[in-house]
Amino acid sequence: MERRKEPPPPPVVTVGNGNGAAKHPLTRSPAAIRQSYGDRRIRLNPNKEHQPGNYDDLLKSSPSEEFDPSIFSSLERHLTPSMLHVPKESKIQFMKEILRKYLPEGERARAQRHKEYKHRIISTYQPLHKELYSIHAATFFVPSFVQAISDNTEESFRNIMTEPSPGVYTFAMLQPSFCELLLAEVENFEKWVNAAKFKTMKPNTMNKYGAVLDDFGLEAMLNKLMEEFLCPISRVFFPEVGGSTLDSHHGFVVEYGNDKDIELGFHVDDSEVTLNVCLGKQFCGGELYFRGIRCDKHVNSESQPEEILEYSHVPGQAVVHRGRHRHGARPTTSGHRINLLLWCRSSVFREMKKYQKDFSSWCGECQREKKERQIQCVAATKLAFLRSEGAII
Ligand SMILES: O=C(O)CCC(=O)C(=O)O
Ligand SMILES: [Fe+2]
Repeated sequence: MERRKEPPPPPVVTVGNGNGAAKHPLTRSPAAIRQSYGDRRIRLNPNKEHQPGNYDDLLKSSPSEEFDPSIFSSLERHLTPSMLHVPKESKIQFMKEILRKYLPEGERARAQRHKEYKHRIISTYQPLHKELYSIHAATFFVPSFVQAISDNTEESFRNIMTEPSPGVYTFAMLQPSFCELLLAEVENFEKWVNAAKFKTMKPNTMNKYGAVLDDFGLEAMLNKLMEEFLCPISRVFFPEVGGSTLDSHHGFVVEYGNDKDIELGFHVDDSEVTLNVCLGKQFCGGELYFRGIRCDKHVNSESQPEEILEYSHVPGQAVVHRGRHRHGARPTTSGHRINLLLWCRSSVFREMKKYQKDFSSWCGECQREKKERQIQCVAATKLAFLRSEGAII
């Protein structure tokens, strides 16, 4: 059983200024700033009266800036009065020092390399269908799906869905014309990659064929898709795995066929909630198989008969499931199959999970073990009672 992850981005070179030293915008060391401005604390509660500055110029001078400018504006409200009056450059350095503590060095370097990698693509790649890069519900989605999201009730979702096995939901989602445009955009991107001899990242650690949509400009559109069209559903059906607090995603397409990946082994996704929609084209095989939801400890445990499901992909049709729902894809025996995947994550859920041991609210095996313990406990209590009554020795 594999846990699938995004592959690490390729290393990038630091552009130096010719004398062996890399250029660096930092003018004074953080220690020097601290020395002159003394107070390193931040306020627990924001100063709502303070009107924070704008940091968008950071992105203009360095497009792959480590942190989003909006985070500086938000954090500025937490600065102590003495820090509010220091030059902007010093404020930035101070806030960066705080923010950097939140991510281990290696992860930060990885995120920075990925940002630079994306910037290299987006600054050169010319999109084919610009209309794909921002959401337009009426042209992207089928009317029944748009209506269900706008009604936003469990009943409206259940009306358009089937649940062929507990925790797996399927429904008609994408318009055929949208699927065609997206397929053409992916093809155009792949052509550009080949012509430019650009080395791109694989969609994930198991699929070799496909493309990461986030990396060539579709990230904002997919984020909106997650926030406005998937969160309402996962809030209702997957609350116990962070379905109401999804806050990041990995969006990609996977491709199967004779000269591509043939099948996909048994795995769990690096996501809390996964959206998988078939885009086409024509193919035989490629069925998804599901085998129950499991936590890390029970990921290799046996499946129960009611957890077994085989699902055949239909273009435009979405499948939504927990990332921890064990699954795989059967061989695509002929034709060409391309699916859109959105792995949605919740940082809150991941943080809380570190402190938990019992996952019986979603892991099938934790649930089974808990029931078993309860049955044994009731039996032991009964036995003790009967003994105390002298009914048995
Ligand atoms: O090929 C498929 O439909 C399955 C893809 C999948 O499970 C994944 O990418 O996580
Ligand atoms: Fe998967």
